Amino acid sequence: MADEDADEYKDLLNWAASRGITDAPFVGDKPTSIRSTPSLGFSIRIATFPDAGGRGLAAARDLKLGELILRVPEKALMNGRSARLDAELTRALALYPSLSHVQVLCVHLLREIAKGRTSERFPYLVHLPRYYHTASFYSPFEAQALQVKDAVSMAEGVVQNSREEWLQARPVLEKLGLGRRFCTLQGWLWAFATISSRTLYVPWDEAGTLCPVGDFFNYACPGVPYNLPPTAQDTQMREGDLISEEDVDTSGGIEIRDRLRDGGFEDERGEYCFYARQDYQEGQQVLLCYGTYTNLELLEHYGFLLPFNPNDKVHIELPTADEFNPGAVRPPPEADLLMNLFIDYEGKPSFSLLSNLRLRAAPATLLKSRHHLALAGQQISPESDKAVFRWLKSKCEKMLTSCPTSFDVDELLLAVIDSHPSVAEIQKLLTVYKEDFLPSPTENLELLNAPEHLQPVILNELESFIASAPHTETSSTPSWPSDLRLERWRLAIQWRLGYKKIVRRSISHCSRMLDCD
Ligand SMILES: C[S@@+](CC[C@H](N)C(=O)[O-])C[C@H]1O[C@@H](n2cnc3c(N)ncnc32)[C@H](O)[C@@H]1O
Repeated sequence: MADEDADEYKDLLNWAASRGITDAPFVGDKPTSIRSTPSLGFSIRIATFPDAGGRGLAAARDLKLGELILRVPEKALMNGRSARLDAELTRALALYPSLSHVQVLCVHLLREIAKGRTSERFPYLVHLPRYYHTASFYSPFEAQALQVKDAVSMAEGVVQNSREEWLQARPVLEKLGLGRRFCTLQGWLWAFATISSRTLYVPWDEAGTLCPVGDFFNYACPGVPYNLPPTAQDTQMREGDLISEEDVDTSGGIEIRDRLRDGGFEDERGEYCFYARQDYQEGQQVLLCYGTYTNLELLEHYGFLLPFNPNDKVHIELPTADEFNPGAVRPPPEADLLMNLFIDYEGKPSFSLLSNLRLRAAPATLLKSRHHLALAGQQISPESDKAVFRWLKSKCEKMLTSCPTSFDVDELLLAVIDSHPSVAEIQKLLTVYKEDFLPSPTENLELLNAPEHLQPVILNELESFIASAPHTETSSTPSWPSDLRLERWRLAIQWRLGYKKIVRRSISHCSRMLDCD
């Protein structure tokens, strides 16, 4: 952890103090000393955590679970209500009543940004990230790099939807007379990603609210202790890691209302209040649980992945009705049993998946008298359970072989990207490789040292990446937009590797179930 340069955030902290944002606790019904400046430093402070979200908030002292650690008054928030305080914006929006809450908040944000220093929120806005890796920024190449059909469709769908939403909102942006660059698709995507990755739930606005300083909290997923190092988390599955019933999102989709659980808007105080979700020692990063997300959902909405995410899962399509017992007549499964068909982070089938497979695998002669067992999570017969795990194992093996690259290739690609972290360096590596130059001793050799049969596949993807970035410079000049594409491609590879890890765990789980009698 490194404390942020106090000067860099001086304006923000002064502005925050002037808006009543404070990390001082309440005593009884009254706030403790009202300080005009600074707004932070009693409970939390801004710091950088390179391995866990970058800029975030650190405990400024030892904090206890449940302690109130930050309060942000309504007048500092940015949402549909604050948009309505702007008469010109309200008049313009009234002409386009079909715009969604998210579109309204995007317009509100772009209008404020376009005001530059004259915006009264400038000290906050200037510290918003300049770029994001959320799915709406994915190019066709980056979407394809996810490899798995559902994931590719997700990315392509988000890109398509954001474009349509921009086209619908563009007339308002133009009517408001915002400068040209605030009316572009790129500008819109930036605003949309800001809202997707930074808003917190409020009951009166489906888009949520931007919450200065409160949006500096990085994410921890439910049920995972903060202190466990990521490497241990990834390899060690402990009893305490099992996902509790209440953590499982059964809605099948992510609602903005699920975003934040460790705080909320408190009407009686008229403030957004944040509470410590565990004890923290001074200096430790203070994290928030925005909700329960798979890694694909984190990538889509927030543009990052967790190395250890017990809420991650892989969807499994059920076999056709005839696949186990051709011709057997069986009752159609109940609708709610057809939801939540997945293998979990540990590689185990979900309750619904296992029940469905058991109902399909059992011989028709046993079904009538024993189908209640499958609905209660029990096997119908040892033989039909064997058929279930044989089917699931073979399904998972096919899922792996249907991916364009293997687990090993993905790992090697990540190693190549890590040692060549810019587009220019990857181009140089390809030149060295293709022209058979002797690499210099400092040249990293993941590609050259990779098993020979894997090299063409690695090379092919590296070349496709370079070809997909048409504006890539051939010089060694660092290229900002291209290097962002590299980071997004890296995330896509990391995601598909995580997917393959779960599928591999499922194969091992099935083998164990088939081995035990
Ligand atoms: C609400 S903001 C948190 C503050 C943010 N780091 C900043 O600098 O403003 C959410 C974003 O922070 C990053 N983030 C949050 N939690 C993270 C984590 N556990 N690991 C990696 N990135 C994280 C992601 O980029 C995410 O979109």
